[in-house]
Amino acid sequence: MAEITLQSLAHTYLSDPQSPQDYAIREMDHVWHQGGAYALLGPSGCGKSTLLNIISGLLEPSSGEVLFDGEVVNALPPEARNIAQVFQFPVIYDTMTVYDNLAFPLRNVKTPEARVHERVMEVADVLELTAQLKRKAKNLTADEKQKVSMGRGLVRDDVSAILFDEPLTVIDPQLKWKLRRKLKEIHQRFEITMVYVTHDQLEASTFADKIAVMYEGQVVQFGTPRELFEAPNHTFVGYFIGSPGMNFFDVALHDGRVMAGNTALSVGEGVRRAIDGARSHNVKLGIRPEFIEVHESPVAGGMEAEVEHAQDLGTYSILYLRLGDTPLKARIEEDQPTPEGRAYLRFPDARLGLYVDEYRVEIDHD
Ligand SMILES: Nc1ncnc2c1ncn2[C@@H]1O[C@H](COP(=O)(O)OP(=O)(O)OP(=O)(O)O)[C@@H](O)[C@H]1O
Repeated sequence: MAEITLQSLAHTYLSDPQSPQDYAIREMDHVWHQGGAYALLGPSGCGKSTLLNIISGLLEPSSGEVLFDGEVVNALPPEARNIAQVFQFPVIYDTMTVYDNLAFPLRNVKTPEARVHERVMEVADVLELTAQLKRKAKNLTADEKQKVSMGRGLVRDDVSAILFDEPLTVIDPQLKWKLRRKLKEIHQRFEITMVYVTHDQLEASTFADKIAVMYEGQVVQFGTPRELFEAPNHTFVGYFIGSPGMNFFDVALHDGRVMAGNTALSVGEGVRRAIDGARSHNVKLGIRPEFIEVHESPVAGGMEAEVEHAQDLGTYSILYLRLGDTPLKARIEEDQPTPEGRAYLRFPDARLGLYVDEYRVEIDHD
């Protein structure tokens, strides 16, 4: 088991990279602590698989170092790194039985048969594969095959870490949920460092204690699901986490007033000061749809907005609004009245985020 440190790590698939865009991994430092349950979350093409393959040794980074417990492992081949990796599609031996498939990684490192049996039975039990142990892998369903593939990743308890690369893609949605819970259970039982790659925020937050959000080859935030929701560090995290994502809009000061387009915003003095202190013209305010206060009639400090339409999602609605030229979404709970035509909005100061060049900056509300 190991702590995995990535130091000044960068990777490009091009032989002559010219700009940061040419890098699948832009220079980064990151630590996965021993025993953590982590998710690596990001959209397609942001560099998740590249990063996993660098950790497991399938890919050599263009620059920087990978350390396991402080030791540089760049020169070590995958088999010497002691990493288990579970891929999107099952990697199993079709002609072997389920039992032999699960036993394979253990027999490969000359584990005594009694111990092999113990571990295979334990993992088969957790993954509910006990009844299938004697069957040939080729006769299994796609779901069962992927469970065997996961079992092969989980069966050794001496590995430095287990890396999962979108392991539930081929799994039926109902079983997906169950397997995620199982993985969490296995993590708690065996305390192995696990890194779980996904582009699905729900999958990430049900599995992981901490999520690394990747965007354009960089980890833009590493935090708990709650931290990512409440204080996204980068506008991308705001958009990507939450449903719908966070509202962002350009702001500027005119005659001392905070303006979004032609509309003066009613915000606190701390927000105004923070905008005044920004050292860029790329300044945005962000607020989650859940945190916009929506009123049917005028209220003190309320900003008048046009209601474009409401989308009823059962237990809540999403209200599509326009504040001057700025489109906004607000979430209305089912017990709350849904305004029609006009609405009056308040942005609680504590719920506003200020983003300069896409990164969050602190607002001093005192
Ligand atoms: N073997 C390769 N050769 C050249 N470019 C590659 C190669 N593999 C990946 N890339 C590029 O590197 C970038 C990162 O890809 P990567 O597969 O790591 O992203 P990802 O986040 O895992 O995406 P996905 O979720 O679609 O698998 C992309 O621009 C991709 O096109």
